[in-house]
Amino acid sequence: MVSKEREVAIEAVLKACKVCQKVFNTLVKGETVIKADESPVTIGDFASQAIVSITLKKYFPDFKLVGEENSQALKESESLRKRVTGLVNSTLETNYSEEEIMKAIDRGTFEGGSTGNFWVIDPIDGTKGFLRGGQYAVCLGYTVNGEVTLGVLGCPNLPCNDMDEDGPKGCLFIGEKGYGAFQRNFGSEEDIPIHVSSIDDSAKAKFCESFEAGHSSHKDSAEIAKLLNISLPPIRIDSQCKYGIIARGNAQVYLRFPREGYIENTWDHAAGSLIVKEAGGIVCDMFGKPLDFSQGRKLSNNKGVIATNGIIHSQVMNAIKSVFKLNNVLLG
Ligand SMILES: Nc1ncnc2c1ncn2[C@@H]1O[C@H](COP(=O)(O)O)[C@@H](OP(=O)(O)O)[C@H]1O
Ligand SMILES: [Mg+2]
Repeated sequence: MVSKEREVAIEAVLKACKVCQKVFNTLVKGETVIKADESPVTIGDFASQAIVSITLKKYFPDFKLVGEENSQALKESESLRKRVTGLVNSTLETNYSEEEIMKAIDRGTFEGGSTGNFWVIDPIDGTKGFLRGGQYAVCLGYTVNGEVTLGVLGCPNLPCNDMDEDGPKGCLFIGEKGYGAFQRNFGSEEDIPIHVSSIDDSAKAKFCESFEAGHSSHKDSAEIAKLLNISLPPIRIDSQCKYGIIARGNAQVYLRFPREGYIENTWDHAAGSLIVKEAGGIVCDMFGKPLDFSQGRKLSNNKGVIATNGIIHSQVMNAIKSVFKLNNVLLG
């Protein structure tokens, strides 16, 4: 059974990916002088969130949305407002006013929580990767009573086949609670079932982590990898594409150890974590607690994120425990 939410989420994410690619091709590549408040990523973020919001509204007029962006910067800058409005209209072939675009973006100010149904959008996750021409993702989740039940990731720059940089790029990952996980390549209508890797020997495993050392301690993950006898170098890529590559078996472990005090945003993990779970993997925080999406806009009950293929999960958690004990971090 395919839910209406799933088809709408796919439509919204594909259209948002289209605007992100347009922004990259015309602005990141083409623009040499960029005003600080009008960076391509800012323009892309707003246009992507507006497109997702407009698409959701078309099918679910009363939808609620937890989104990364709000329209404040557009209210303050006429030229930013004009550029975002122009981009949205040219991508959707519509004629929305600036006010309608800002209203669509501001649907994303919902606080989330533990009751009711709402969507969660990260319009461009991996903004740094986007600007580098590397990996980024449009990430849309759907939450029912504090639990993610649907996740769609749009990954325009991710190789479709394994990590083959020379082959076709651009794919969606789709996960729906109880129905498994799938990959759909851009331009195709076929949903290919995906599953986590069956590797059971941690020495043969590959792990992935943030490209940005500021987002996750590369030092701690290197120590953990050493304890697990992982010899292959880490796959360092931006965004929730990491969840996608765990879900389809290109890597077995995703480690995320942010600096002390950092609390993750729900939109950075909602869609991806469900896709890994539906592909047969396990996702939790560094203490082994499930990610708790019922706490509003932040994962305030969690610290760090670990995703594995499930089979080597306890080995990974044991290695994490011993490394953080060695480093005198209090484990719960
Ligand atoms: N100090 C920090 N520690 C952990 N994550 C951070 C961070 N600063 C920003 N982030 C989040 O990390 C996300 C990118 O994740 P990754 O490192 O896996 O690519 C960013 O999403 P955006 O790019 O949407 O802002 C941002 O929300
Ligand atoms: Mg993000």
